[in-house]
Amino acid sequence: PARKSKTSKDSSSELAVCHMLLAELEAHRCAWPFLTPVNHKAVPGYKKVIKRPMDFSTIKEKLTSNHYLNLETFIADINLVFDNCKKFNEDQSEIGKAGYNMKRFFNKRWTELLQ
Ligand SMILES: Oc1ccc2c(c1)N[C@H](O)CC2
Repeated sequence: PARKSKTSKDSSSELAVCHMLLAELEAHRCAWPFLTPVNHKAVPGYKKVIKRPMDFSTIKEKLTSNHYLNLETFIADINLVFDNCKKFNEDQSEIGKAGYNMKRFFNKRWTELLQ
């Protein structure tokens, strides 16, 4: 069967799910390293190593200003937060462990809500 083109209803409910998902991420006990942009002036090496910084407050701003064209671009920014974390932090560091926990939580929730 031909793939149905997405209706505006589908994308507005997807948008509501993105807001809900982001709120759950921000409320998670392990969210603290990811809530606001890293101050790259205060963290040696961060600006050079992390080419595309991303954090939950920036994602919320982009979501509320209709920057995301579709679900995939929203999920890509969420995963960028965790990929940056994995790149910059040791796996067993506090922040490295927080990133791993948040990634597992996000993958579980978006598949429950959107697949
Ligand atoms: O020791 C530190 C100090 C600052 C940061 C990190 C580790 N990791 C974060 O990913 C970026 C900010």
